[in-house]
Amino acid sequence: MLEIKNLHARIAEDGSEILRGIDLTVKPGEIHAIMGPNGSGKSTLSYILAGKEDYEITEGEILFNGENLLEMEPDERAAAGVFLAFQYPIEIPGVATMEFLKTAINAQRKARGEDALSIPDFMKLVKAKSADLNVTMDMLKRPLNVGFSGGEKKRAEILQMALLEPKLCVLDETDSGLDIDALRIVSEGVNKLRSPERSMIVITHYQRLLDHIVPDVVHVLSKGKIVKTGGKELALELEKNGYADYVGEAA
Ligand SMILES: Nc1ncnc2c1ncn2[C@@H]1O[C@H](COP(=O)(O)OP(=O)(O)OP(=O)(O)O)[C@@H](O)[C@H]1O
Repeated sequence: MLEIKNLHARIAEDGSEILRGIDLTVKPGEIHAIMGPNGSGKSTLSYILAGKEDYEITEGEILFNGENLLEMEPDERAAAGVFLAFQYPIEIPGVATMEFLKTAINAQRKARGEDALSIPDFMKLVKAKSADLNVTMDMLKRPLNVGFSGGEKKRAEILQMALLEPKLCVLDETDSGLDIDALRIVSEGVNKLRSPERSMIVITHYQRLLDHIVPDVVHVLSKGKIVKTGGKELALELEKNGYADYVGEAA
């Protein structure tokens, strides 16, 4: 599904190197958690997967189902099935959430050579998925993310993900800002999307998310490199002991 090989990346504007040789293989159906100290490059990796422009790849490659992801435009990546749930979802004033979702789904369907969903079919789908995620009709009528609380923004991100049914879901700190009930609702929404054909990369600081979304593999990213890989028990160990045992190794 996803193969990242020796990925080095720097910030285009000032040339500072953030990723310093990432190797990561995610097979279909797997959930990989990425943990690591602040500033270690976790969000940078997710932005690079989604195709954000601020970064320059200086070495290495990313293959998505055998295709060179780095040569694809962000919309081509989305059409191919890559979805990033942002750490800080952006506000889009003037575009109702419902309209945004319809446009996003139909753009993907068009890219895949499928017909646009009829309005009744879209409404049926959006109502069912919104109910699962406790997203109200009132939220769907409002401009995307404008005036949404932190938790509402995260639920709206996962609603987009549930509707678009991506092949690779990248969740960047989806748990931040969620209250206890919202964490459970969002995790249930994510777990419903688990399938043998779909992979996920879950970036988080906290073991508690991984109690709900149980990963197959946990990685520690430090100073732009993966310095430790283990099973779900690694997250428990990190929660107990912090990163001190691993962060020195990336220096
Ligand atoms: N566009 C940018 N311009 C300037 N600096 C950037 C940019 N993107 C990332 N950085 C810097 O790169 C480093 C890695 O940032 P990144 O957001 O990837 O870390 P992170 O591991 O996700 O951190 P956190 O856990 O705090 O969210 C940080 O020092 C950050 O300030």
